[in-house]
Amino acid sequence: MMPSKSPGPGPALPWEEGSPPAMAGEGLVPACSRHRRLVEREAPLKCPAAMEKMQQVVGRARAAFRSGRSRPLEFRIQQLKALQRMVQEKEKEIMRTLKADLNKSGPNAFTQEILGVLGALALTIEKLPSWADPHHVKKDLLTLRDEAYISYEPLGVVLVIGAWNYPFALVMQPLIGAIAAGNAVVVKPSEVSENTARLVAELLPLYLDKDLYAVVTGGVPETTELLTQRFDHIFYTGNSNVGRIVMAAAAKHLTPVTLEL
Ligand SMILES: NC(=O)C1=CN([C@@H]2O[C@H](COP(=O)(O)OP(=O)(O)OC[C@H]3O[C@@H](n4cnc5c(N)ncnc54)[C@H](O)[C@@H]3O)[C@@H](O)[C@H]2O)C=CC1
Ligand SMILES: CCCCCCCCCCCCC/C=C/C(=O)O
Repeated sequence: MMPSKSPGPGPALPWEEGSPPAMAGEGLVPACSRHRRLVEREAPLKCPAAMEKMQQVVGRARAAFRSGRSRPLEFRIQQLKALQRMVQEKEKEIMRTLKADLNKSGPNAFTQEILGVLGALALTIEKLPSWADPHHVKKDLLTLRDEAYISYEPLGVVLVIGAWNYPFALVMQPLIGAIAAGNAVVVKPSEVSENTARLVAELLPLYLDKDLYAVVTGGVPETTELLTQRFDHIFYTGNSNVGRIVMAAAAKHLTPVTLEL
């Protein structure tokens, strides 16, 4: 249920504190500033230092994945609970960056970016034990004397690339799924919503395993460099043209992709 505004004096609702009253056009990016940011985007550059940085980030995540510590169900639930605590404790900061980036505030921002993410976390924490359980399957003549079941395995290192319009939810939702499935994750929030991207990069290491779950900030050059690395799955949200770039880069490593276009 969506919370409604309190009728009289009392504790401020999350979106009321520190935010000015709702304005016409709220939640929309001013066309001129978005346009300017797009035009200002740098062209992809080959930079040895950037390449080395991306190799290090992905290498660290892969080494942490290979240590096996992301696999136990208890660890995954503990990390999801830490993420839940992060969203609850840092709700006001998240709301502030949404306001700064997109002029998005009030129940609109709170429902889409905070409640949506908390809802996904609560559902995943509750259901994960049953989702992760091996599923027994019917036997046939060939498997009659066997134990036949489907067991779910993590893929490895997952890259999550987010878009500007739901800058927090669009990286958090895939991150929740990837952690739940026992993967290491590299998160690349959209540089267009730069304040939210910076906040995600600051907060995740304070709450989650730093080696397993990394954040890379930056724009086209950084993402281009990141995409030269081998991932085991790439989850991208954004426009179809960049979707093609992501899919082509993934194809070089035969990496499966999920494209939310
Ligand atoms: N199906 C869904 O659930 C959703 C779909 N969308 C789609 O996404 C659109 C918004 O996305 P964009 O404007 O593309 O967001 P955007 O400009 O933030 O770009 C998305 C990501 O692609 C990266 N990127 C941009 N150019 C790149 C390049 N040349 N090479 C590699 N990476 C690059 C950016 O760094 C960013 O992280 C919406 O209009 C909608 O069509 C958005 C939200 C949800
Ligand atoms: C308990 C309240 C749940 C509300 C869930 C709302 C979750 C919204 C998450 C972001 C949705 C992105 C939609 C995509 C837009 C696009 O295509 O641009």
